[in-house]
Amino acid sequence: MKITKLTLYRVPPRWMFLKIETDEGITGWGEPVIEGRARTVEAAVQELSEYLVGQDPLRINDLWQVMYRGGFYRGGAILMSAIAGIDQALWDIKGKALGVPVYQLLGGLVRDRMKMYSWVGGDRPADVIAGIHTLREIGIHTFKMNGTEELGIVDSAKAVDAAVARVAQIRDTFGYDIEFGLDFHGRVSAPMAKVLLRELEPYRPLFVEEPVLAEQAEYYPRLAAGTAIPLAAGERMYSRFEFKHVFQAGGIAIVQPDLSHAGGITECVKIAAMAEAYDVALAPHCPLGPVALAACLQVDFVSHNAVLQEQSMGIHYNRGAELLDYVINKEDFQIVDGYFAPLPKPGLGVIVDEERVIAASQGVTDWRNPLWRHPDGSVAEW
Ligand SMILES: O=C(O)C(=O)C[C@@H](O)[C@H](O)CO
Ligand SMILES: [Mg+2]
Repeated sequence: MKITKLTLYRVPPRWMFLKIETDEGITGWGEPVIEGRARTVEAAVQELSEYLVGQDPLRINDLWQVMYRGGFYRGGAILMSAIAGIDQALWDIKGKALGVPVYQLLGGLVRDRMKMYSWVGGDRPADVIAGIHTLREIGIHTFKMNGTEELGIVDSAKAVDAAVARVAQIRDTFGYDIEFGLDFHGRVSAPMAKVLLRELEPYRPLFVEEPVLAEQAEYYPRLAAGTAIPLAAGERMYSRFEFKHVFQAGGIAIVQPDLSHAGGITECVKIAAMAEAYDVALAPHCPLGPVALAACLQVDFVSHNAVLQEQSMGIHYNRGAELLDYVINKEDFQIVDGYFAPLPKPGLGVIVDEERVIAASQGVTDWRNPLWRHPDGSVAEW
């Protein structure tokens, strides 16, 4: 079999789908994207295609190494997202060629269903109570929300109290009948993370995500030493070679590699195995589309330490399209009592509505995250 063509579709809300065609008529889909930098990743995929056209798509490991090592420079959000989407599509092709879901190619199921969670509240986490009520009605009991609005490197007790009050209100309303993670989203500096974690401790959130920016990873063990709240990170780390430092230093209880940013299935199953060796849980990051989610689920169902799966249905970023809008086999993505079942179809398990994708890609606008500024005019972490 030979790869014949790569086609990219930027689509609402902020996703990009990759279609890889072969000379035997089998097509694979991937989702190479960095939110807000789709065109940059598009260019990276186009450059990488020079290594791919004419090659055997079933030699995923060799193609991955060629893409990762062949260009001398490596790693980082753009290149690893481009490789990720290509890798997803290659696994999709391989599963379809052999007539089995990807998880069968990775040793088969380690569980019968995979727990998921939903976002509530938006960039400025308001209305979380109403959002939780709504989602509980459809059997979802695990949530994530932004832990705070923008915060100064050193900020006021009042700003801390506002973040804590929202969490206190959730516990007052729902007690421990629900669980939730708090995403600090990189908005919190190390000094303020220490304060916030102390004040949030009594409310026992399931985890605190990105307690500080990934470039401040040396603070993870220091922060972990001061709190019993499990710390989570990983969406802005892009390969085993970044995660290994986190495993060695300790402090992170849950790693959250993004299947569309951290090199794809080939890389993320290795990250998952490394995490297991350090007794670290896996909770793949996935605020993206259905192909990315399908890739996550393929890794979840073969990873003993997978504990939670993020998905973007109803997320505040999805303006103009929803997760299942581009999926033919919507029924396979049904959530039952807060869990996904293994995707039964061959390959990644998602049948992409190509007509819908092509139509949606016409005249698509480029998504950008908001640029936040502090009251003094300096740039704030979004
Ligand atoms: O889902 C999460 O955990 C996030 O932090 C969302 C963030 O990754 C945005 O997708 C960036 O545009
Ligand atoms: Mg996050």
